[in-house]
Amino acid sequence: MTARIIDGKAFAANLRARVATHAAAFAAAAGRPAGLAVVLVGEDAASSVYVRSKGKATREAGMASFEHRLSTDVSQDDLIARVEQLNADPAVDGILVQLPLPKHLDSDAVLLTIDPDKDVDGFHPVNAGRLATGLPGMVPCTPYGCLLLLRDVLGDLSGMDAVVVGRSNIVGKPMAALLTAESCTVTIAHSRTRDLADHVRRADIVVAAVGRANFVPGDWIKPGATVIDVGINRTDAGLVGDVDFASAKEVAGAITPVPGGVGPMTIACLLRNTLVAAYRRAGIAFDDKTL
Ligand SMILES: NC(=O)C1=CN([C@@H]2O[C@H](COP(=O)(O)OP(=O)(O)OC[C@H]3O[C@@H](n4cnc5c(N)ncnc54)[C@H](OP(=O)(O)O)[C@@H]3O)[C@@H](O)[C@H]2O)C=CC1
Ligand SMILES: Nc1nc(=O)c2c([nH]1)NC[C@@H]1CN(c3ccc(C(=O)N[C@@H](CCC(=O)O)C(=O)O)cc3)C=[N+]21
Repeated sequence: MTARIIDGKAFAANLRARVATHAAAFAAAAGRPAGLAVVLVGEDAASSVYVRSKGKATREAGMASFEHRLSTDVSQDDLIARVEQLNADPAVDGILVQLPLPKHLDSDAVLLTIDPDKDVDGFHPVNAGRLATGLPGMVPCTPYGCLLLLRDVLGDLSGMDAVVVGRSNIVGKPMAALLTAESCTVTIAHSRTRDLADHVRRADIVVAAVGRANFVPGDWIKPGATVIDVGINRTDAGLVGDVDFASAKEVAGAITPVPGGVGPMTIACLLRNTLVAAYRRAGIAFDDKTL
């Protein structure tokens, strides 16, 4: 059996087009476009590429993009002052501080400064708490993008066994919270997990967010399972995921490729969250379940 390859790039393009339609309606109703501010500290090449492509995608969706590039040696106080300025700016609906930050900066303190209602990454503890308790908030883009792909492939997820490998605050934990809310039975695995292969072998849904190239081999995958590969690893062989794609695609029912899987969904969901934030801030009704 050869797996269905989940086309995240095409799904993301479709989502972006739908966001653009709603963004035009928002601009007409509110008298201004929705706006996303991205703060980049330093000159990291990979981060620079992400920030540029986020800006381009934002403008293509009919939203305003505000790029704030700060020098590598910016002080904690100056970075926090910049975030506070964006909190107060009525043209800014969403604020994203590109991670990781240089080592001398305290990213937890910076994330705590972002107004939770403008926190389009969903990284603020208030939004993590809202997600954990089922209140409306901002859901982290990467896990939400994974959920949209899973719903597209599987429909109703209730009762399914899911394993999330990785427990970071930005991917693993919110992914597990979303799958729990979908009534999956969720196992969260991490570096101290015993018998990881056995856990993965029981799963109908596997989400890999480990940060190690080709870490999950095909012989851990239950035949027919749906595999979502969040990993982005730069190797001599190019960009690869956390799942060994060549062996896993022979057993899985469906699998995301890297590139072209989860990555494009992250950016599309960032635009989606910016639009949702804009509608909420403007006090205009919008059914965010349609996106
Ligand atoms: N496609 C996209 O849009 C995005 C992709 N990414 C990519 O996803 C991957 C994960 O990112 P992120 O969550 O931030 O990474 P982190 O490094 O923050 O977390 C990695 C997790 O994997 C666990 N882990 C590490 N080694 C093992 C092991 N041997 N066995 C089991 N678990 C292990 C860690 O466990 P422990 O907690 O015990 O240390 C940790 O919970 C990276 O490749 C990153 O580049 C990230 C964000 C967006
Ligand atoms: N505050 C913050 N929010 C983030 O969401 C955030 C961040 N910081 N720091 C870095 C990670 C990583 N991330 C990715 C986004 C898109 C792709 C993506 O589009 N990837 C393409 C390939 C891109 C390429 O070729 O390099 C793909 O998988 O097809 C990947 C990774 C967002 N992150």
